[in-house]
Amino acid sequence: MRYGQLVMGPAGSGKSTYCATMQRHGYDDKRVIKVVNLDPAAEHFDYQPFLDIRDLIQLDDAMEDEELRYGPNGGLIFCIEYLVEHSDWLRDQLCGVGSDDEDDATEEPDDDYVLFDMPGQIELYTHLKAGNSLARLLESWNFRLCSVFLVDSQFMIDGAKFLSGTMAALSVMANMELPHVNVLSKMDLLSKGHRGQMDKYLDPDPHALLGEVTNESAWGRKYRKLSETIGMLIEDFSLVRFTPLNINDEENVADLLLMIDNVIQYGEDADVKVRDFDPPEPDEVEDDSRYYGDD
Ligand SMILES: Nc1nc2c(ncn2[C@@H]2O[C@H](COP(=O)(O)OP(=O)(O)OP(=O)(O)O)[C@@H](O)[C@H]2O)c(=O)[nH]1
Ligand SMILES: [Mg+2]
Repeated sequence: MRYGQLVMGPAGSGKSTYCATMQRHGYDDKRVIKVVNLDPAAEHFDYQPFLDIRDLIQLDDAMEDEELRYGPNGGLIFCIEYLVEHSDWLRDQLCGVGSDDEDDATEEPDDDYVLFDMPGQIELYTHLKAGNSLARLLESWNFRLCSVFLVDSQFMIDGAKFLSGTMAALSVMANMELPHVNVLSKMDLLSKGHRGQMDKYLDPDPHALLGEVTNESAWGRKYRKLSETIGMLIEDFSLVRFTPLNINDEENVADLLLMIDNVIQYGEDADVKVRDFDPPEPDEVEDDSRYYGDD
């Protein structure tokens, strides 16, 4: 069994920084966390990539191709679709060259742990097939996966933005069909005042938040009922929870990693692990509700 996190989120939300932070944290903990760069447009990241999509295809290939003539955004999507279509390349790199049966996968070390640093093209995860196809491929190679969806905390400090961030997170959950953890990134950049305000977004009362939205604008007034209903849906089904991340706070980083480890049942057999809550039973993994909080 292998373990993986698909690190997703809008452009600039901190995905590559998250991967670098987790890899560094793992290193300090004497734990190997590999990072795969799946962003063909990436120019700079602070981690040592175990694998790089640019060895398969470059964004320029899609943009400069006489026939394709993609712009940067369409080009990125093309690159991920190309990766999925040429999955042999990815499998050979991840699982060892020439391993075309599933038995080979089981020969991997128990604790193979890989973060996939995805591009910031959010439509890949919200409604296009490519993100989902990639997840299914990895699962077929014995990866136990978790979606990690990052949203920049600075965009989550008012009701309207909270609502759209929440809806984006919901789309990703529905489209990826994976256990899912939402992360509010860049907490270190929030002012003290905003940090105080933040608390109510971490355990949100959609009624109160959307009350804010509806007072603000003509749109809000007109669609008050709609906003309230969405709010109730989110609340009643405990659909969306966010976990804050301040990358400068080691304890915060460790807690988040432990939480995701529990979701994918990493280190189940390790007896030294201290847990904050019981890991899910294998047959409960499908029951996503527990990951979003069901109180
Ligand atoms: N202070 C602070 N800056 C951050 C944090 N995370 C990311 N940044 C900064 O935000 C910018 C974007 O971060 P990236 O990690 O490249 O974001 P990304 O989601 O990988 O971006 P794309 O791949 O372009 O979609 C960089 O300047 C980072 O240094 C954080 O937790 N704290
Ligand atoms: Mg990046």
